[in-house]
Amino acid sequence: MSDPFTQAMELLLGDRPGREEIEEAGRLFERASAEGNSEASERCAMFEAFGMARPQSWTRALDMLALAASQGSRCAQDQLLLFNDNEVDPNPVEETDWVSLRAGIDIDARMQPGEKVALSEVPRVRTIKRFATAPECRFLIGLASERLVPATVFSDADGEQTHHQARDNSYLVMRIGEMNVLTEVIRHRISVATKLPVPLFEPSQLLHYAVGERFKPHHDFLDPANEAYRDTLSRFGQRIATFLIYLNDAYSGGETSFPAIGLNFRAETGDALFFANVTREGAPDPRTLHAGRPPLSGEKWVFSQWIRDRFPAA
Ligand SMILES: O=C(O)CCC(=O)C(=O)O
Ligand SMILES: [Fe+2]
Repeated sequence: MSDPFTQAMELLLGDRPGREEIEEAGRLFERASAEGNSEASERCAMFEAFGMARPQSWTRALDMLALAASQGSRCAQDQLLLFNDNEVDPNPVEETDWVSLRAGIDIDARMQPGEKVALSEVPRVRTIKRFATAPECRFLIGLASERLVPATVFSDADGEQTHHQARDNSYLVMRIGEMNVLTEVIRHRISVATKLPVPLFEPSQLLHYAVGERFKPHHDFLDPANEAYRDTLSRFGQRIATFLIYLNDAYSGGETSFPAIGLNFRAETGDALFFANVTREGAPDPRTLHAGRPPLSGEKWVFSQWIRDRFPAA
Protein backbone atom coordinates (compact mmCIF):
# COMPACT_ATOMS: atom_id res chain seq x y z
CA MET A 1 0.00 0.00 0.00
CA SER A 2 1.48 3.35 -1.01
CA ASP A 3 1.60 6.29 1.42
CA PRO A 4 -1.35 8.73 1.65
CA PHE A 5 0.39 11.42 -0.44
CA THR A 6 1.05 9.06 -3.34
CA GLN A 7 -2.48 7.68 -3.14
CA ALA A 8 -3.91 11.20 -3.26
CA MET A 9 -1.79 12.18 -6.27
CA GLU A 10 -2.91 9.03 -8.09
CA LEU A 11 -6.54 9.97 -7.44
CA LEU A 12 -6.04 13.52 -8.73
CA LEU A 13 -3.94 12.79 -11.77
CA GLY A 14 -6.26 10.03 -13.00
CA ASP A 15 -8.55 10.70 -15.91
CA ARG A 16 -11.07 13.35 -14.80
CA PRO A 17 -11.35 12.65 -11.07
CA GLY A 18 -14.91 12.98 -9.73
CA ARG A 19 -16.06 14.77 -6.60
CA GLU A 20 -15.59 11.74 -4.34
CA GLU A 21 -12.05 11.16 -5.55
CA ILE A 22 -11.22 14.83 -5.01
CA GLU A 23 -12.66 14.78 -1.49
CA GLU A 24 -10.76 11.59 -0.69
CA ALA A 25 -7.55 13.11 -2.08
CA GLY A 26 -8.12 16.15 0.18
CA ARG A 27 -8.44 13.91 3.25
CA LEU A 28 -5.32 11.95 2.30
CA PHE A 29 -3.31 15.17 1.79
CA GLU A 30 -4.44 16.43 5.21
CA ARG A 31 -3.33 13.18 6.83
CA ALA A 32 0.05 13.28 5.10
CA SER A 33 0.44 16.97 5.98
CA ALA A 34 -0.20 16.26 9.66
CA GLU A 35 2.48 13.56 9.43
CA GLY A 36 4.94 16.22 8.26
CA ASN A 37 4.85 15.67 4.48
CA SER A 38 5.73 19.09 3.02
CA GLU A 39 4.42 18.35 -0.47
CA ALA A 40 1.09 17.25 0.99
CA SER A 41 0.85 20.54 2.90
CA GLU A 42 1.54 22.40 -0.34
CA ARG A 43 -1.28 20.45 -2.02
CA CYS A 44 -3.60 21.31 0.92
CA ALA A 45 -2.81 24.98 0.28
CA MET A 46 -3.92 24.54 -3.33
CA PHE A 47 -7.21 22.93 -2.16
CA GLU A 48 -7.87 25.96 0.07
CA ALA A 49 -7.02 28.48 -2.68
CA PHE A 50 -9.25 26.69 -5.15
CA GLY A 51 -12.06 26.06 -2.66
CA MET A 52 -11.96 22.39 -3.58
CA ALA A 53 -14.59 20.47 -1.62
CA ARG A 54 -14.59 23.37 0.92
CA PRO A 55 -15.17 27.16 0.90
CA GLN A 56 -12.37 29.12 -0.78
CA SER A 57 -10.00 30.81 1.70
CA TRP A 58 -6.78 32.74 0.95
CA THR A 59 -6.09 32.90 4.68
CA ARG A 60 -6.06 29.14 5.05
CA ALA A 61 -4.23 28.72 1.74
CA LEU A 62 -1.40 30.98 2.94
CA ASP A 63 -1.33 29.31 6.37
CA MET A 64 -0.92 25.92 4.70
CA LEU A 65 1.77 27.31 2.38
CA ALA A 66 3.67 28.63 5.41
CA LEU A 67 3.42 25.18 7.02
CA ALA A 68 4.57 23.51 3.79
CA ALA A 69 7.47 25.96 3.50
CA SER A 70 8.50 25.30 7.13
CA GLN A 71 8.37 21.57 6.41
CA GLY A 72 10.75 22.13 3.48
CA SER A 73 8.59 22.35 0.32
CA ARG A 74 10.62 24.34 -2.22
CA CYS A 75 7.50 24.96 -4.30
CA ALA A 76 5.69 26.48 -1.28
CA GLN A 77 8.76 28.58 -0.40
CA ASP A 78 8.93 29.93 -3.95
CA GLN A 79 5.25 30.83 -3.96
CA LEU A 80 5.45 32.65 -0.60
CA LEU A 81 8.54 34.56 -1.71
CA LEU A 82 6.75 35.61 -4.91
CA PHE A 83 3.65 36.72 -2.99
CA ASN A 84 5.91 38.73 -0.71
CA ASP A 85 7.87 40.32 -3.58
CA ASN A 86 7.01 39.40 -7.16
CA GLU A 87 9.84 41.45 -8.68
CA VAL A 88 12.67 39.11 -7.66
CA ASP A 89 13.18 35.45 -8.51
CA PRO A 90 12.62 33.35 -5.40
CA ASN A 91 15.81 32.16 -3.75
CA PRO A 92 14.91 30.60 -0.41
CA VAL A 93 17.43 30.83 2.42
CA GLU A 94 17.69 28.22 5.15
CA GLU A 95 16.84 30.26 8.25
CA THR A 96 13.72 32.02 6.88
CA ASP A 97 10.83 32.34 9.34
CA TRP A 98 8.02 31.36 6.97
CA VAL A 99 5.22 32.16 9.39
CA SER A 100 6.29 35.79 9.80
CA LEU A 101 7.01 36.12 6.08
CA ARG A 102 3.48 34.85 5.45
CA ALA A 103 2.06 37.39 7.93
CA GLY A 104 3.44 40.25 5.84
CA ILE A 105 1.79 39.15 2.59
CA ASP A 106 -0.99 41.30 1.11
CA ILE A 107 -2.62 38.79 -1.22
CA ASP A 108 -5.25 41.25 -2.50
CA ALA A 109 -2.45 43.38 -3.92
CA ARG A 110 -1.38 40.35 -6.00
CA MET A 111 -4.77 40.27 -7.73
CA GLN A 112 -4.64 43.78 -9.18
CA PRO A 113 -4.46 43.49 -12.95
CA GLY A 114 -3.17 46.90 -14.06
CA GLU A 115 -4.52 49.18 -16.73
CA LYS A 116 -6.37 47.96 -19.82
CA VAL A 117 -5.62 49.48 -23.21
CA ALA A 118 -8.08 48.96 -26.09
CA LEU A 119 -6.57 47.67 -29.35
CA SER A 120 -9.88 47.14 -31.14
CA GLU A 121 -13.59 47.67 -30.42
CA VAL A 122 -15.06 45.31 -33.03
CA PRO A 123 -14.11 42.73 -31.97
CA ARG A 124 -13.16 43.81 -28.46
CA VAL A 125 -9.40 43.28 -27.98
CA ARG A 126 -7.53 44.61 -24.95
CA THR A 127 -3.98 44.51 -23.66
CA ILE A 128 -2.44 45.04 -20.22
CA LYS A 129 1.27 45.82 -20.02
CA ARG A 130 3.17 43.77 -17.42
CA PHE A 131 0.08 41.94 -16.23
CA ALA A 132 2.44 39.39 -14.64
CA THR A 133 5.99 40.07 -13.47
CA ALA A 134 8.99 38.34 -15.04
CA PRO A 135 9.65 36.21 -11.92
CA GLU A 136 5.99 35.11 -11.91
CA CYS A 137 6.32 34.21 -15.61
CA ARG A 138 9.48 32.19 -14.96
CA PHE A 139 7.71 30.32 -12.14
CA LEU A 140 4.85 29.42 -14.53
CA ILE A 141 7.24 28.24 -17.24
CA GLY A 142 8.99 26.10 -14.63
CA LEU A 143 5.73 24.27 -13.87
CA ALA A 144 5.38 23.10 -17.45
CA SER A 145 8.93 22.50 -18.56
CA GLU A 146 9.04 18.76 -18.00
CA ARG A 147 5.37 17.97 -18.47
CA LEU A 148 4.58 19.16 -21.99
CA VAL A 149 2.56 17.00 -24.37
CA PRO A 150 1.38 17.65 -27.96
CA ALA A 151 -1.54 20.12 -27.96
CA THR A 152 -5.04 19.08 -29.03
CA VAL A 153 -8.12 20.83 -30.47
CA PHE A 154 -11.82 19.97 -30.47
CA SER A 155 -12.55 17.66 -33.39
CA ASP A 156 -15.27 19.24 -35.53
CA ALA A 157 -16.26 15.68 -36.50
CA ASP A 158 -17.08 14.28 -33.04
CA GLY A 159 -16.37 17.01 -30.46
CA GLU A 160 -13.57 14.97 -28.83
CA GLN A 161 -10.06 16.29 -28.20
CA THR A 162 -7.82 15.39 -31.09
CA HIS A 163 -4.38 16.15 -32.54
CA HIS A 164 -4.54 18.27 -35.62
CA GLN A 165 -2.02 19.89 -37.93
CA ALA A 166 -3.74 23.24 -37.16
CA ARG A 167 -2.01 23.25 -33.76
CA ASP A 168 1.36 21.50 -33.68
CA ASN A 169 2.82 23.07 -30.53
CA SER A 170 3.00 21.39 -27.12
CA TYR A 171 1.24 22.34 -23.89
CA LEU A 172 0.31 21.46 -20.34
CA VAL A 173 -3.37 21.51 -19.42
CA MET A 174 -3.48 22.47 -15.76
CA ARG A 175 -5.92 20.04 -14.25
CA ILE A 176 -6.31 20.17 -10.48
CA GLY A 177 -3.27 18.02 -9.78
CA GLU A 178 -1.08 20.53 -11.65
CA MET A 179 -2.35 23.73 -10.03
CA ASN A 180 -1.09 25.62 -7.01
CA VAL A 181 -1.85 28.77 -5.02
CA LEU A 182 0.10 30.99 -7.41
CA THR A 183 -1.71 29.74 -10.52
CA GLU A 184 -4.98 30.34 -8.66
CA VAL A 185 -3.92 33.91 -7.81
CA ILE A 186 -3.14 34.49 -11.51
CA ARG A 187 -6.61 33.19 -12.41
CA HIS A 188 -8.17 35.59 -9.90
CA ARG A 189 -6.14 38.45 -11.39
CA ILE A 190 -7.60 37.49 -14.79
CA SER A 191 -11.04 37.42 -13.22
CA VAL A 192 -10.62 40.98 -11.91
CA ALA A 193 -9.38 42.14 -15.34
CA THR A 194 -12.21 40.48 -17.30
CA LYS A 195 -14.97 40.85 -14.66
CA LEU A 196 -15.76 37.18 -15.29
CA PRO A 197 -15.84 34.79 -12.31
CA VAL A 198 -13.21 32.04 -11.98
CA PRO A 199 -15.76 29.16 -12.01
CA LEU A 200 -16.37 30.04 -15.69
CA PHE A 201 -12.72 29.35 -16.48
CA GLU A 202 -11.64 26.22 -18.33
CA PRO A 203 -8.51 24.50 -17.02
CA SER A 204 -5.66 26.93 -17.74
CA GLN A 205 -3.10 25.93 -20.37
CA LEU A 206 0.62 26.58 -20.63
CA LEU A 207 1.56 26.69 -24.31
CA HIS A 208 5.02 26.13 -25.72
CA TYR A 209 6.06 26.82 -29.31
CA ALA A 210 9.43 25.71 -30.62
CA VAL A 211 10.76 27.29 -33.84
CA GLY A 212 8.25 26.71 -36.65
CA GLU A 213 5.40 25.51 -34.41
CA ARG A 214 2.13 27.41 -34.60
CA PHE A 215 -1.58 27.57 -33.87
CA LYS A 216 -3.06 28.23 -37.33
CA PRO A 217 -5.85 30.81 -37.85
CA HIS A 218 -8.84 29.68 -35.78
CA HIS A 219 -11.74 30.87 -33.68
CA ASP A 220 -11.85 30.09 -29.98
CA PHE A 221 -15.67 30.04 -29.92
CA LEU A 222 -17.37 26.74 -30.66
CA ASP A 223 -19.61 26.79 -33.72
CA PRO A 224 -23.19 26.28 -32.41
CA ALA A 225 -24.25 25.02 -35.85
CA ASN A 226 -21.95 22.03 -35.43
CA GLU A 227 -23.70 19.03 -33.82
CA ALA A 228 -20.39 17.79 -32.43
CA TYR A 229 -20.24 20.73 -29.98
CA ARG A 230 -23.78 20.35 -28.66
CA ASP A 231 -22.73 18.46 -25.52
CA THR A 232 -19.89 20.76 -24.45
CA LEU A 233 -21.96 23.87 -25.28
CA SER A 234 -24.93 22.72 -23.24
CA ARG A 235 -22.79 21.73 -20.25
CA PHE A 236 -20.27 24.55 -20.16
CA GLY A 237 -21.66 27.22 -22.46
CA GLN A 238 -19.88 29.21 -25.15
CA ARG A 239 -16.19 30.18 -24.95
CA ILE A 240 -16.88 33.90 -24.74
CA ALA A 241 -13.42 35.22 -23.94
CA THR A 242 -9.73 34.35 -24.27
CA PHE A 243 -7.00 35.70 -22.02
CA LEU A 244 -3.35 35.21 -22.96
CA ILE A 245 -0.26 36.04 -20.87
CA TYR A 246 3.04 36.05 -22.73
CA LEU A 247 5.56 34.44 -20.40
CA ASN A 248 8.75 35.34 -22.26
CA ASP A 249 9.96 37.47 -25.16
CA ALA A 250 13.25 35.86 -26.21
CA TYR A 251 12.05 34.89 -29.68
CA SER A 252 11.51 36.49 -33.07
CA GLY A 253 8.25 36.11 -35.00
CA GLY A 254 5.60 34.40 -32.85
CA GLU A 255 3.02 37.20 -33.02
CA THR A 256 -0.64 36.65 -32.24
CA SER A 257 -2.30 37.90 -35.40
CA PHE A 258 -5.91 38.80 -36.20
CA PRO A 259 -6.05 38.81 -40.02
CA ALA A 260 -9.65 40.09 -40.21
CA ILE A 261 -8.77 43.34 -38.41
CA GLY A 262 -5.12 43.68 -39.43
CA LEU A 263 -3.81 43.33 -35.88
CA ASN A 264 -0.41 41.73 -35.26
CA PHE A 265 0.37 41.60 -31.55
CA ARG A 266 3.91 41.12 -30.29
CA ALA A 267 4.30 41.11 -26.52
CA GLU A 268 7.02 41.69 -23.97
CA THR A 269 7.38 39.35 -21.01
CA GLY A 270 4.32 39.48 -18.75
CA ASP A 271 2.04 41.39 -21.12
CA ALA A 272 -1.55 40.18 -21.50
CA LEU A 273 -3.89 40.16 -24.47
CA PHE A 274 -7.56 39.39 -24.18
CA PHE A 275 -10.49 39.40 -26.50
CA ALA A 276 -14.20 38.66 -26.59
CA ASN A 277 -14.97 35.81 -28.98
CA VAL A 278 -18.61 36.87 -29.19
CA THR A 279 -20.37 40.12 -30.01
CA ARG A 280 -22.04 42.23 -27.31
CA GLU A 281 -25.23 40.33 -28.15
CA GLY A 282 -23.43 37.03 -27.47
CA ALA A 283 -23.17 35.77 -31.05
CA PRO A 284 -19.92 34.09 -32.15
CA ASP A 285 -17.90 36.75 -33.97
CA PRO A 286 -16.00 35.51 -37.06
CA ARG A 287 -13.83 38.66 -36.97
CA THR A 288 -12.05 37.17 -33.93
CA LEU A 289 -10.15 34.84 -36.27
CA HIS A 290 -6.60 34.69 -34.91
CA ALA A 291 -3.38 32.69 -35.06
CA GLY A 292 -0.33 32.01 -32.91
CA ARG A 293 2.39 32.54 -35.49
CA PRO A 294 5.52 30.41 -35.38
CA PRO A 295 8.63 31.68 -33.64
CA LEU A 296 11.41 32.12 -36.21
CA SER A 297 14.06 31.80 -33.52
CA GLY A 298 13.93 31.06 -29.80
CA GLU A 299 10.88 29.55 -28.13
CA LYS A 300 7.57 31.10 -27.11
CA TRP A 301 5.67 30.47 -23.87
CA VAL A 302 2.07 31.55 -23.26
CA PHE A 303 -0.44 31.09 -20.43
CA SER A 304 -3.83 30.68 -22.11
CA GLN A 305 -7.21 30.97 -20.39
CA TRP A 306 -10.45 30.21 -22.18
CA ILE A 307 -13.59 31.46 -20.42
CA ARG A 308 -17.10 30.03 -20.83
CA ASP A 309 -20.46 31.63 -20.13
CA ARG A 310 -22.10 28.93 -18.00
CA PHE A 311 -21.23 27.47 -14.60
CA PRO A 312 -20.70 23.71 -14.97
CA ALA A 313 -23.61 21.72 -13.52
CA ALA A 314 -22.68 20.31 -10.09
O1 LIG B 1 -0.17 31.55 -28.90
C1 LIG B 1 -0.84 32.44 -29.41
O2 LIG B 1 -0.34 33.50 -29.81
C2 LIG B 1 -2.32 32.23 -29.60
C3 LIG B 1 -2.91 31.23 -28.66
C4 LIG B 1 -4.36 30.99 -28.92
O3 LIG B 1 -4.91 31.36 -29.91
C5 LIG B 1 -5.20 30.30 -27.91
O4 LIG B 1 -4.66 29.85 -26.88
O5 LIG B 1 -6.42 30.21 -28.13
FE1 LIG C 1 -7.08 30.96 -29.89
